[in-house]
Amino acid sequence: ALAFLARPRGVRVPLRGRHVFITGGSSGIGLAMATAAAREGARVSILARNAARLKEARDTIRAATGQEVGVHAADVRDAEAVARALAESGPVDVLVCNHGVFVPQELEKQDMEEVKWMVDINLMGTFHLVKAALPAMKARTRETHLPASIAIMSSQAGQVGVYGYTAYSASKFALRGMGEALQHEVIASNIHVSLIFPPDTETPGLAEEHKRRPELTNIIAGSSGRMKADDVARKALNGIKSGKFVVPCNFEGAMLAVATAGLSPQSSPLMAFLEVIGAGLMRFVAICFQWNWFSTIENWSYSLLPIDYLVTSS
Ligand SMILES: NC(=O)C1=CN([C@@H]2O[C@H](COP(=O)(O)OP(=O)(O)OC[C@H]3O[C@@H](n4cnc5c(N)ncnc54)[C@H](OP(=O)(O)O)[C@@H]3O)[C@@H](O)[C@H]2O)C=CC1
Ligand SMILES: CCCCCCCCCCCCCCCC(=O)[C@@H](N)CO
Repeated sequence: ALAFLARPRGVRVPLRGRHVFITGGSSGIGLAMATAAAREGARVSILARNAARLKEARDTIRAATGQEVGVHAADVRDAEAVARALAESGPVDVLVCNHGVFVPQELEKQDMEEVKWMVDINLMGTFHLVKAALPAMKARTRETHLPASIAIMSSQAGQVGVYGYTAYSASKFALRGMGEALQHEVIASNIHVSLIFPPDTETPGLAEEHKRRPELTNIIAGSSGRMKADDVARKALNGIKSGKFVVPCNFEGAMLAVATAGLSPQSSPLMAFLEVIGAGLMRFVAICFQWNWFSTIENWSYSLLPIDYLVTSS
């Protein structure tokens, strides 16, 4: 029954000879994806703010693959700059919205400026990109009769709320809502949305994040194994090529995908079967993880109470 029911239908999204546009392509996961896509024979464009880092990335990719990469300096918060970059680069076949910022902090201690900054870049920036790229992408799929892709970089913190990530998790959960609705709207144009959910990944961004990350965030995020940017990039590109809606990156990610399947599109009958069968079991595993996290948080806050309070209250 699931083989008949699973929707949207599975596709292959080829990369060779196609235009892949990657935001945040100058660093970390984006740079790894740009390099891998260039190696597969795609025409790659990358966008980020810092022009010097973009040029460095272009040289790195040229050295690794012999391919020339288009670079565009723009801030995703600037809708006009994004539209200009996309117009310059030409119609896109695979749009990878990978740019992102993350500064973990308890909400009570975090400035609202910083909260807005994360939402503006991670969420609104993705809106700007999709709005600007979509008309030409649709025209292109009509012309080439090949499926196209819009890939959005979420995070495992976009599948489960994590201590220290109120703003970041909100921005990454929001991308899922956007992606589910968008898939309905673009399927008739043969455009396939992929949401990618990596765990902690070794990148310049993560090194920066660690300077400020609360210990409880470290502990909870440590429940999922840490990955290398190249491995996340490979998983992401394979997910995009097979038109997968939810793209997990490691074993914990596969469990999270089943636990949070909800009403998301599913083109693979096999995955649909695992979700149906695994739902109850993965809910149980999820409750065990939450038990463990809440125990850790409880012990942590207990250990921070003044000693005289502990003595008198016992
Ligand atoms: N590393 C990790 O542990 C994980 C990362 N992710 C997600 O993966 C994505 C990439 O992360 P990672 O590789 O670690 O990040 P990095 O910090 O290493 O790189 C971020 C990239 O995004 C660009 N960028 C940031 N802000 C903007 C902006 N306003 N406009 C345009 N470009 C921008 C940066 O360039 P510049 O600063 O020059 O603009 C850079 O190219 C993010 O969305 C992140 O949330 C998800 C799970 C885990
Ligand atoms: C059903 C069973 C589930 C079992 C596994 C649960 C593990 C969840 C761990 C959450 C990790 C969040 C890491 C976010 C990384 C990130 O996005 C930052 N580094 C910023 O980039």
